[in-house]
Amino acid sequence: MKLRAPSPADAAAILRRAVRRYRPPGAAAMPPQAEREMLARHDGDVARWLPPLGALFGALVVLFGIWDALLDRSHYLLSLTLRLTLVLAGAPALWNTHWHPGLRCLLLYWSHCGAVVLACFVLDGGVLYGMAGMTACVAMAAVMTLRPRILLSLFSLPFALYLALGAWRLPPFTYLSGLMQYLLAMALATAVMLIIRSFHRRAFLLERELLHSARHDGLTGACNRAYLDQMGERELTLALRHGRPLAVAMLDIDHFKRVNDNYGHDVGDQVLRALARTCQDTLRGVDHFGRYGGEEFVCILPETARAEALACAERLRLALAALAIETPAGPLRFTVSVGVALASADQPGWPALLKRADTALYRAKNSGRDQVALAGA
Ligand SMILES: Nc1nc2c(ncn2[C@@H]2O[C@H](COP(=O)(O)OP(=O)(O)OP(=O)(O)O)[C@@H](O)[C@H]2O)c(=O)[nH]1
Repeated sequence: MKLRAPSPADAAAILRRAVRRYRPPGAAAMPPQAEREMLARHDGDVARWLPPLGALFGALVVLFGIWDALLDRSHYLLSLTLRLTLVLAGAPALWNTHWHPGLRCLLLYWSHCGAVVLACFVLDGGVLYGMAGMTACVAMAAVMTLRPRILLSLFSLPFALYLALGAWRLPPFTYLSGLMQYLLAMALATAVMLIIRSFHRRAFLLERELLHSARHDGLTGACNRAYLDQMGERELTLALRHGRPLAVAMLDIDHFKRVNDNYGHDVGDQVLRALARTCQDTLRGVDHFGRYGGEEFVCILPETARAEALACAERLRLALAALAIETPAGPLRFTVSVGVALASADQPGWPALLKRADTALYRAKNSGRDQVALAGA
């Protein structure tokens, strides 16, 4: 087999993959959606600090420029022009918090790259000054974005610039020491970013888990009563405000006590889990489904008028009647009764809507169970 040396592109890809996949020991794996949410929240938190940081950055660069010009008047005009260019390019990048974080970092960074080139021609040892500014930008980008990819992208052309311009303008020892300092700063910035990222991930996952258990029922995984009430209030307010239809279906298992008594509570729990799974699979993504009490479940159906609500309730009833739960005593089938109520401006309020669905449910029970009843029909 022929071995081939990896190209610079291969090496960069390997490095990128390693950084992206790096997870400190003990850190939990994170689904991509959660990762995006975490980064968006981080961006929002950071964005609050950027305008004052932008102002400080601009003020410092100008102040140091004036200080420099006072110390050495020979090239003060060039030095001030250089610094003003930096402020004009860098400060807006920090100030405009609605810009994408990657764009802000790149703008800040590439304005410093320009500074390296300019400084190289204007000042003796200017490459080193430019490098110091770029190192500060890398550190800032690391904390600002928490994205390894952006950090790595900053380590491309500027580094090559330093290698070329430094070799041309700097004495060998200064050149090598500057190079070492830059590499060290890059490694430190990467390490700090990975550490902060791992803290963020842990806190984010923990918060998500807590929020999930506060909103969901432990047995079935469906929404719990508190969360359903919250969703119901919200959907009802929206529906009435925009004159859109909204329906609520309340389901109750028929003779569930017998299931428990005849097969045991474990099988009863199995029935509740199967019911929740089937309802969630049958309903649309925009609907809300949850467990309201022992064997009572509620579906909130936004944008659903009378005919569709009845069809949906009937579909649920049939899907559940077709289920067969495997038990040691053979397959177990069960039925549900459903009460449906439609939102109405005459009787506003989530509790009133739920009460009407409950009354319809009891009418379905009293009429022989295994059927759908509509409130007020
Ligand atoms: N296995 C299990 N059973 C539960 C749970 N929560 C409530 N139950 C049972 O659900 C049954 C509810 O019984 P009832 O209110 O008499 O209703 P039913 O037997 O379904 O009768 P109808 O609703 O009138 O058709 C009780 O036996 C409760 O113990 C649970 O989490 N797991």
